[in-house]
Amino acid sequence: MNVKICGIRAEEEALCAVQNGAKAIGFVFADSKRKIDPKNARAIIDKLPEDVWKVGVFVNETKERIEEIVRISGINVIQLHGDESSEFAASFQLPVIKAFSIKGAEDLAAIADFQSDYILLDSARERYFGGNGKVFDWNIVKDYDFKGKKVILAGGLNKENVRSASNMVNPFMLDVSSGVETDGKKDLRKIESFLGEAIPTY
Ligand SMILES: O=C(O)c1ccccc1NCC(=O)[C@H](O)[C@H](O)COP(=O)(O)O
Repeated sequence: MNVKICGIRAEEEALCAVQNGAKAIGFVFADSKRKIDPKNARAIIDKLPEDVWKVGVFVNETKERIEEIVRISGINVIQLHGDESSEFAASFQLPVIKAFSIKGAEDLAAIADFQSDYILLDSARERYFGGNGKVFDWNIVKDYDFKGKKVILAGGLNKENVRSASNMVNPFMLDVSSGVETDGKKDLRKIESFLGEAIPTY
C-alpha cells in the first residue's frame, strides 16, 4: 500500500517516514498550523530519495506562486486542496492531486471527470481546508465508479482504523497527518506504527 505522510516540518520526520516505507511526503504551503517555508522544505527534500513523491499542498493559490514554490522547494507533485478548477489543475506540467471534501453522495458527481492525475477524498473543511483529523463516511465512496482514477484516501486515518479504511475503499494511496501526531507535532513512533499497519494490508 502506498502511504503519504502529510504536514512534515522536520528532516527527522521525513526520514522516519521514508525509512518505514512512505511513498509520499507532504509539505503544506497553505494556511495551516503545519505551514512550512519553501526554503525549509527544500532543506528536507534534498535529503530524500529520488523516488519519493515530494508533495506541495496549496489552497486557492495563484499559478505563479505555485510555480515559484516548486522552483524554491523542489516539490515534484502539486496537491490542490481548495476550490481550484479542472482547467487550473490541468495547466501544470507536474502531476496534480486534487482534493475533494466528502460530506454526502452529492459531492461525488464532479470528481471522476476532473482533470487531475489523482483524486484525494477528504473530510469536510473546518478552520483549515485539510488536516483536521476527522473521518468521513467511507460508505459514500466505497462502491463509487471513479472511472479508473487513482484515489487517495484521507481524513482522520490512524493506526486503529487504517486497515478497515483500506479494505473498504481499496484506494491507491492512504494519506495521514493528525493521526501520526501528538500534541500537534509529528510523533516518530506513531509514524512508524501507522506505516506498520498500513503497508502490509496488501
Ligand atoms: O494538513 C493541513 O494542515 C492542511 C491545511 C490546509 C489544507 C490541507 C492540509 N492538509 C492536507 C492533507 O493532505 C492532509 O493529510 C489530509 O487533509 C488529512 O489530514 P488528517 O485528517 O489530519 O489526517
